Amino acid sequence: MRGVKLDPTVSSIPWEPPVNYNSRNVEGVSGLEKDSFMPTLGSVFKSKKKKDKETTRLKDTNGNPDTIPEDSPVTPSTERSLSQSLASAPSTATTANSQAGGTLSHTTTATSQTPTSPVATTDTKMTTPAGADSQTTPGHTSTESGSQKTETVYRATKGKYTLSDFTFQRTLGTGSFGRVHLVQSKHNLRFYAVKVLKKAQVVKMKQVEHTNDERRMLQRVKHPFLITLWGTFQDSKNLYMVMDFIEGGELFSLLRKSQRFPNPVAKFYAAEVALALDYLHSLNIIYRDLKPENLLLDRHGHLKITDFGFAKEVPDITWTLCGTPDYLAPEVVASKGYNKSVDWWSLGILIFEMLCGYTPFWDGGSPMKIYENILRGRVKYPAYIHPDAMDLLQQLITPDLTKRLGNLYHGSKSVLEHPWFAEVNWERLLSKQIEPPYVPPVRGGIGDASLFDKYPEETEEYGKEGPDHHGHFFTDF
Ligand SMILES: Nc1ncnc2c1ncn2[C@@H]1O[C@H](COP(=O)(O)OP(=O)(O)OP(=O)(O)O)[C@@H](O)[C@H]1O
Repeated sequence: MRGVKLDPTVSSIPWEPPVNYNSRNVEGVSGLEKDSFMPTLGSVFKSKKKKDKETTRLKDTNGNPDTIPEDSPVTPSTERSLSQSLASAPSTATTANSQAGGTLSHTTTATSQTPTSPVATTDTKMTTPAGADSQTTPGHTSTESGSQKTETVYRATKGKYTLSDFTFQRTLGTGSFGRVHLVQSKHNLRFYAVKVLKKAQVVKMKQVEHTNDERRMLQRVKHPFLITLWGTFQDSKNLYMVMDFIEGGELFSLLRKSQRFPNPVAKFYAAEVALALDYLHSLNIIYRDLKPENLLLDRHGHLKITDFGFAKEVPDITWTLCGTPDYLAPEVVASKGYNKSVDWWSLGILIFEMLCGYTPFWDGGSPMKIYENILRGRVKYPAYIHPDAMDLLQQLITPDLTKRLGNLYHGSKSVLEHPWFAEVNWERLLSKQIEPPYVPPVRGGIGDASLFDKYPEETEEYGKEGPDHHGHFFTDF
């Protein structure tokens, strides 16, 4: 049972009583087949990805109060400084405004791990570091996207490490087929996150293609707001993916603590996500699993998108039914062919959720209810949503693909140039020169995982020798 740690003071604020809200991830294929309008062809879901993430979702029934709780980690007091900072350079002042354990709107000087290969310095087999500092292969390509020059990078990831390169520590999160561990490199003593997937489980859940896609997509991407994959390896039972450890926890936890974000705070996170989507789409990659659970905060408060389990290279259209019910676009629900436009729909859902504290089509019922609501397409916008934000949301959360922003002639440019984002200086944002609205209270220096929930640890030892029945499915690891 995963419990989001709610701030103990939250209950004293004037909000609707918490509604018990379970994870919005789908139950798996069988859950979908129950409903006649749901397609079964090609339905591939990870089984309830965070099924044990029992959490509290605040649903507005009579209109939410316009106030953000004072004890929220992102209070309205940050609004002015943030909207100023979205356009300008961060001040060098470091006036700590610490609330609810986090530090708001100040320039951080925290020392942080710069991206470094786990065995870059001492291990000769790793003299070419992967990830953010990696070199591109001679065959790389460049394209201009909405606001960014993108490069297709192909990093070598296969078999780069072994289990003995790392000391495994606690679990940071669990998924349908495995878990993510905090690990320490025995070579440079830095901390990383290693995703461990059980091969048998991946095969059983028919996720071989998605898992190989995840590795391949992560291998290709290189962007400030996307997680870096350093390398992969496998043993007889498990697959391992070595990533940067992102210390600040999930945006999901921050949002639940805050209930909802002030307009400029939501705008900051939405803008970083929009840049990441713009980049992915320039590589013809659809992400397909946008939601606050997959957005991690680095120690400075910038976003990193993780979990590329549904990311796929799709030059034109695809039909695979996958994602998370609340975030599915109607064309996915209706089993039509779809393209990158589904990510822009999901961005709309994400912005709505950040501004309101709940998703627009959720009604406390089953995923089927959510699908019905999505297909019905009626969205109730609370009065406190800024008019510009509402205009953007109406153009993102539209079933009409000829009208959906991001899917029109100018592509992602039309999203980035929308009036809600008017004050965003995209170049500065991309180079992380805009100060984030919230600095996670990462204590204890590097390797501090206190912002992550606790999980029961794996009981089965990693690296055991034995027959490898599934290795042939994962030859690229
Ligand atoms: N690089 C990272 N740094 C810190 N924590 C991470 C990192 N990657 C993942 N996590 C944590 O682990 C959790 C599970 O990761 P992820 O969603 O990638 O796993 P998964 O097995 O693909 O799950 P699912 O079945 O939901 O797809 C995340 O929600 C996050 O809390």
